[in-house]
Amino acid sequence: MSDQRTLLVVEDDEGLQRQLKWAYEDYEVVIASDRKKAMDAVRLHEPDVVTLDLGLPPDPDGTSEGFAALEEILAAKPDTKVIVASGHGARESALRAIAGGAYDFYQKPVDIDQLGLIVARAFQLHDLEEENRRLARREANTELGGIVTASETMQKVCRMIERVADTDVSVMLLGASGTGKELLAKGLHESSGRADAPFVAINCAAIPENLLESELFGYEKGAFTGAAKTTEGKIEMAQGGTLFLDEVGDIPLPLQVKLLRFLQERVIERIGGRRQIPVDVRIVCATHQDLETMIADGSFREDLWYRVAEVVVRIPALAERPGDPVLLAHHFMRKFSSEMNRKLKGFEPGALSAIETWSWPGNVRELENRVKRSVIMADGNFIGAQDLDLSEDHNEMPLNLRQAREAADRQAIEVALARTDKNITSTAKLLGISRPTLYDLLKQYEIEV
Ligand SMILES: Nc1ncnc2c1ncn2[C@@H]1O[C@H](COP(=O)(O)OP(=O)(O)OP(=O)(O)O)[C@@H](O)[C@H]1O
Repeated sequence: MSDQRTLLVVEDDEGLQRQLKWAYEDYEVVIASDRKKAMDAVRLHEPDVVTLDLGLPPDPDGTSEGFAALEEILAAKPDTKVIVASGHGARESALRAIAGGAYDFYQKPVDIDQLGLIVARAFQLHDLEEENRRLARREANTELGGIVTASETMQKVCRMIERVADTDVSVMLLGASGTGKELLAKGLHESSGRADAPFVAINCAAIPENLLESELFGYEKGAFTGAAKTTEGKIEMAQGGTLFLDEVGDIPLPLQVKLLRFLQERVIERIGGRRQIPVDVRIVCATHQDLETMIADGSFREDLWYRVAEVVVRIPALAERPGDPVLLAHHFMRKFSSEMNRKLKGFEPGALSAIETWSWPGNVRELENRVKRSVIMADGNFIGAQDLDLSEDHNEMPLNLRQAREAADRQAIEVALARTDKNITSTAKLLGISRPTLYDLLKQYEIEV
């Protein structure tokens, strides 16, 4: 008995109640004779399919109780398939019921066989929709802000961010480059009460030190040579919303003082300006650097740390999220295939094992880039390890010396970026070149940081 599906019959006519109860041997038929009893039964039995007579007491000749019941059932359990009984000539109410979310209707007097078919189809459709929902949930595995993950640690990170989203506490996201810090910061913003206001991100490491102050605080016309017109800084642009300071560890000390003052007083002065402008922003920061060591050696202010890190969230590297590389590879393959109009079906087994075993020093960004390139490169329907550039075979002859040099440059830059977690100053140092030269090369090779 227990594995039978429950069919809720909402009907006040006792004769019909009996008839319907015995007609459906395949289901456990639960009867309710008015709206209140119907709702009690919905809560108790959670039926997937309900047949509903619109004429219920205390309005057995009208439809008011029936429509109210329909609304309440769908509000309580939106996936319920409600089949509405329409009295003689009451086609209009039947159509109104469909418009109100009912699945189907049947004409009274009841034709048991016909109703039986409608009920069976309703159960089938319900199951199909449920299966689709389940697949979509598993398929997408998407968390806050479009984070794709199957990893428990990462899901905990998302839960934690959701929990603090609606408060105004400052959040510090700690994690290596490409682990999804910006995506999480955006997710936090979108789940917060500030979602309708701007989300403004600034990568403090990507902006030359001398420009960072004006980027953050803005400037008045004529404040310095080249200040042709008054310009708002990123802090002001984020008014009412969220300011995301990426690579906050790269902010030079004098600017840290200025930022701290803003966080204490919540007013800014543009460079060259005298007016104090109140700004209400929520601060989210991120860094791949070890700020505790920086605080100890005096290169990051402790008082600023306490302002910007009321809640600290540590984001695991991709290699520490079992299952995620393959899950994300599929996600990016679908995304890029549809963007580029390519009909790829998946990955070759060799590619999947290469994805699983690769150490992913550049984390999700590296995976995203490799899959993007592979979607362009793949010859057939499936992506191979070579398309991902994850195969051992690197013996191909370059076209000419220039191409060989370019490839070597590019590889050296990418390795240095990965090793320094994309810190521009350290990358330039590691490569023995100046910051401006590195910027030129990044531009020339179209390497994103
Ligand atoms: N879990 C994820 N699901 C889907 N896409 C992701 C996920 N994590 C990261 N991405 C994508 O990977 C790329 C890199 O992520 P993001 O820019 O958020 O990383 P980051 O940690 O802020 O990097 P950086 O420190 O270098 O700025 C983005 O295109 C982002 O959309």
